[in-house]
Amino acid sequence: MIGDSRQLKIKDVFSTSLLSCDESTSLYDALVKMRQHNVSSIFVTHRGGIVGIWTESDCVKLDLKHIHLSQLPIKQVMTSPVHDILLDKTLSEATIKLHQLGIRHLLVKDYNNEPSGVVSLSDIVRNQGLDHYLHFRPIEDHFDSDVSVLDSRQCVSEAIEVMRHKRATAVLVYHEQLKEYGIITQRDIAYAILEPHWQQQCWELASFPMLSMTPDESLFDAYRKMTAKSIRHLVVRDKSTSQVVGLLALKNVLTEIETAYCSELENVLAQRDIALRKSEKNLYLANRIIDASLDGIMITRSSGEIIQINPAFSALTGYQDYEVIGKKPSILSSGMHDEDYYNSMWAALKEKGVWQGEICNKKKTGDIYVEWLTIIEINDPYSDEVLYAAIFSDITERKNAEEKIARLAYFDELTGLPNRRLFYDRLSMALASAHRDQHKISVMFIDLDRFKEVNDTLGHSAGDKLLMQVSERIKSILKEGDTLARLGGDEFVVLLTEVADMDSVVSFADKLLLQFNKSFNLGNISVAATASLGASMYPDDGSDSESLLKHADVAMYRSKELGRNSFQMYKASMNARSLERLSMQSRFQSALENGEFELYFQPLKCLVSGRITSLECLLRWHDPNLGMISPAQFIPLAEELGLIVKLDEWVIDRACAQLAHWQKMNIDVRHLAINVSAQHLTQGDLVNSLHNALSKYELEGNQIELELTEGCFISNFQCAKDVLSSVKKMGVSIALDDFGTGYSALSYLTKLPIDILKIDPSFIAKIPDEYGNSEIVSAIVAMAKALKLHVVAEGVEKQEQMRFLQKLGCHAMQGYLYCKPLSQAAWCEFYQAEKLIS
Ligand SMILES: Nc1nc2c(ncn2[C@@H]2O[C@@H]3COP(=O)(O)O[C@H]4[C@@H](O)[C@H](n5cnc6c(=O)[nH]c(N)nc65)O[C@@H]4COP(=O)(O)O[C@H]3[C@H]2O)c(=O)[nH]1
Repeated sequence: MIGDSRQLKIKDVFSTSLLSCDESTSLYDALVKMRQHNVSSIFVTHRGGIVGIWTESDCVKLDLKHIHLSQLPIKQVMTSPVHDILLDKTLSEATIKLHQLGIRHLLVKDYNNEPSGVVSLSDIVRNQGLDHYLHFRPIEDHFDSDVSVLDSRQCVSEAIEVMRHKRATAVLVYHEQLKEYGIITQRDIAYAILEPHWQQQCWELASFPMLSMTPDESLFDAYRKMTAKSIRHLVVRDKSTSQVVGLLALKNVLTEIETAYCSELENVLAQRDIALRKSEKNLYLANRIIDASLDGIMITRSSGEIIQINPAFSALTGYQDYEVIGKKPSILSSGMHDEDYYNSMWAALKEKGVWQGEICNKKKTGDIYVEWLTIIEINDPYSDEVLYAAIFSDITERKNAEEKIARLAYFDELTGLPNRRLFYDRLSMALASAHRDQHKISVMFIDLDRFKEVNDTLGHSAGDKLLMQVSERIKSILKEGDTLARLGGDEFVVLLTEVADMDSVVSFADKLLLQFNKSFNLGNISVAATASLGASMYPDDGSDSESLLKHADVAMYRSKELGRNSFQMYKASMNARSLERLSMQSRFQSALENGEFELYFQPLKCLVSGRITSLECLLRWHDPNLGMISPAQFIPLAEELGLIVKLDEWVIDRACAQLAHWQKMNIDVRHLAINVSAQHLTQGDLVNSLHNALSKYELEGNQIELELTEGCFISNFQCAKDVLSSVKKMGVSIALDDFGTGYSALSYLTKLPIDILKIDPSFIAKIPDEYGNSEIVSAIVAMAKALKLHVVAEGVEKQEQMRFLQKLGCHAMQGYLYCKPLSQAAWCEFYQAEKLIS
């Protein structure tokens, strides 16, 4: 009940009849006024302002024997100061105030702080609907059993005396003859003293007959009876004897209600305090959580006005609280969503009280970001207000990552070209349409020549640059509808969707090869690159994606075999070669054990003395089915299959065995040159292999030369340097093979323990010519001599080349002009013949 009515305000219950008199008014006049207006109190004013109050109950405090009411100014007996309350205060607040001050009346002031009425505790209690408190309470616990009973013939002044003495609000008067009880109350006294002959017999002033009740009856019935009859007292009679045992005053009933009401109110307030403390704690926790949240949080009114944000909001949007509080969330609008978007958001919010989704918003910087937003409707339990909490996180990075993943699924990250998957999709679509419309399409494989060298010598970022530039150049010659894709590494593939015949494919290939005519600028250095191309056509070379790609690949390999930088159209015969290649791979593994490898030897001739300076070991593979296989074919294969170290070790062992054997036969080979693969420097134990072979065949280290290419030093320079230093300590010489084809050889010449420089045959083959190759050779020879290196020219096939090299002062030559690589037996014959000549 209290819960329901405690929100009633003073304005709902107070009495507007505000009776007042000036402080100089005599108590007599004031009492007359009170009686005229039938009220129990009067306010006392001074210069228009209320300064005190006088109530009926103050009447019995008066010593009527010694005072004259008409001469007594009310100012002297009034109670002061007067406590007041504003009319918009609640009954609970008024009750607390009355209780704290121990008074029963409060002056009610209006919004302008002007007196506008009075409210008594009774007014408040009556309006609390607290009747239920009285139901179960019997009169017996609440009536006044110590009531004074006066004889009907006693004087009223005696009654006043008794009341003042006992602080009673009434006394009973008994009439002996009538056997009747009457009552005199404070109010009766207040009005009686106005009369000149008020000192009469009590019975004259008493009211009778009196209503009576028994002690077991309820206070509620007593209260009802009194309010119905507008009386303030009842006599209480014993149920069996009907003897008067006491007096029940309305005041007792009201006090009971007031006490119950106040204690309940205290209870409610205590609970409210607990709830308040709890909610304060919850609020504190909620604010801490909001502040600590990594998600941005914004709380708005239903009008959209922002009332709270958290630090993450500022971090994510760039707006501080003073910049957004009081503003609308539209401050973040990116303008990227139309009205329908927001309408459906609000519809969902209204229906379910929550909305979630992605939304593009704008930061203070103007940057657009994507956020994952949750909006929750919050109904404030203490008001009708609806609030909205927007909780969001910036998912721009996640979105970008998702897009990137989606892109990576179909596009090559480096070049941005379609990847293998997308290419297959496009190829199968192109095939379907070619089949339907009966037209031809072509697939062209593109593989960069010696790309690995660019990567190894110049580093991966240079390799990446080359791939990007190559892709740009090829893209520039594509027609609309054609697709260029990167399948991985240096492998590209083109899908030509509209090819009339083979000639159009060939002319595209020519155009493509032309793109490689100009060198590629890789930052500090510009390099020349070439590509090997192979193409197949639908429907001639295959009717499905797989066979078309396989055949284009076979054709591309054929281009490589034919010397690179060229184009081959697929022919059925190529398949046989590719099968050969496959079988070679499987055959290779067992070739070592089956003794299918053999060492050939090619002598190097001194260009001054004409004598043999050394002998290079060159490996040969005699496959029983395929015949002789060139090392140019199987060495890269052995490297690919991880067999090269094993093969090199076999060569070192055999070469040393051979040298030891010749020594015994008096065949004078001063130096034996052995080729070593780049992988051997980093993966195998070259020093150990050499050491074992030298000691096994009792050879000196200075009888051996190791031939290495630049690639050996690129991948792991320090490791290569350490290995070569150890090798050098054994007395072994180091030759740098194929010099001039690499990219940065010059720096190695000074940093590594190199003794011999072998000029690549490609330079020698073009001597003499008018394009500057002779100058390159001249420069290499001059530089090598300046560095005190031994220079050897490889691939010398012509007399004029030899003469040219002699003139330059090149130390030695190797080539068909002098001698082709020979088998062991053939070399022995050659040696003997040479010996005879010399
Ligand atoms: N056109 C022409 N060619 C000439 C002439 N004179 C010599 N040649 C060839 O030039 C190559 C010289 O060997 P390389 O530069 O070390 O180049 C070698 C070497 O790098 C590698 N190789 C050969 N044997 C071995 C080996 O036992 N182990 C390793 N790791 N690599 C080897 O295979 C490459 C090719 O060897 P081959 O085919 O034997 O080819 C040999 C040789 O037969 C000439 O006047 N004209």
